[in-house]
Amino acid sequence: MNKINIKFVLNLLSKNEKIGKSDAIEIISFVTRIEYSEVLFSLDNELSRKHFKQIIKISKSVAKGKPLAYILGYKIFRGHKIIVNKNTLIPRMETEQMIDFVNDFIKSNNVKMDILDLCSGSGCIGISVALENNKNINKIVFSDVSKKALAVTKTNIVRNKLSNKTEIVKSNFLDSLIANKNKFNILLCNPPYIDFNDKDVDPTTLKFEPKLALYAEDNGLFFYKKAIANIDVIMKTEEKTLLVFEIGWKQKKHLEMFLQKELGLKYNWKFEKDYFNNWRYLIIKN
Ligand SMILES: C[S@@+](CC[C@H](N)C(=O)[O-])C[C@H]1O[C@@H](n2cnc3c(N)ncnc32)[C@H](O)[C@@H]1O
Repeated sequence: MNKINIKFVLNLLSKNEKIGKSDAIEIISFVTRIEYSEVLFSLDNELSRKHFKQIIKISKSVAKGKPLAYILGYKIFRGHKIIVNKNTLIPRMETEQMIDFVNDFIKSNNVKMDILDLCSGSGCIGISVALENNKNINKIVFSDVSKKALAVTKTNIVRNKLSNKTEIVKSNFLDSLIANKNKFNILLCNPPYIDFNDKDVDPTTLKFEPKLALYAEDNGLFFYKKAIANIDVIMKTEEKTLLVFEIGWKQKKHLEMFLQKELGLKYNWKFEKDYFNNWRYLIIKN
């Protein structure tokens, strides 16, 4: 076999429209252990036969539709390596933006915060907040109903040496947290929010990702309504509080009606758009 370099492999993979450029770079980085950011500066690097075969094998699985994150066992989220498996949703780019709202809030309130990552899945939200705000955090609680997802959260906590300021609570949404009388300054939640009747769900998501992470009752609004109805119970309302929810892009109007009825003027709330110009976040403050 002739000598094969990274440039040749990138060209080869780019011929398959099912493999995006960032996936191709990620595959090469994974196999060769060259940092992702260094791959495009290493185009002349020669690949061993073994590495070339590995790259082709992974690429074939991606081309068949399997999400790359499940093949590699991780997803890069805000630059942090988050371990995932079939029991956790693959962290999404839209979710990354949630952490910006939190970081701003933490910086503008110079006190140690108690934080809840509710419906934590892989733990990508809470792990990022912990890594990016080391000093201003008292404790982060990760909570999910899925034992298998919480095992992945635990792996991510341990890998990032965050055990001393984190706790894991298995809970059916807020039930155990309320029963334990836990209260927080910040609540972050990307709950399941797809309506059971929604026919537009991405087929790859449906085939590979856990259903438990996707669907919610009440047209997908069940978890937002439950959290909003319990703000006074779960939040430290005598201190500064922040709640950030990721929402489905069609849900703003329905949530607005519910917020007006349920919260009135008691809390400030607003919606923010994601980078793709979709209404994606609900932010509530006291
Ligand atoms: C959309 S995923 C979000 C995962 C992660 N926070 C993220 O942003 O990638 C929703 C998560 O909610 C969890 N979940 C589903 N029903 C739940 C319930 N009744 N109580 C607590 N967690 C639940 C799922 O196991 C899943 O991990």
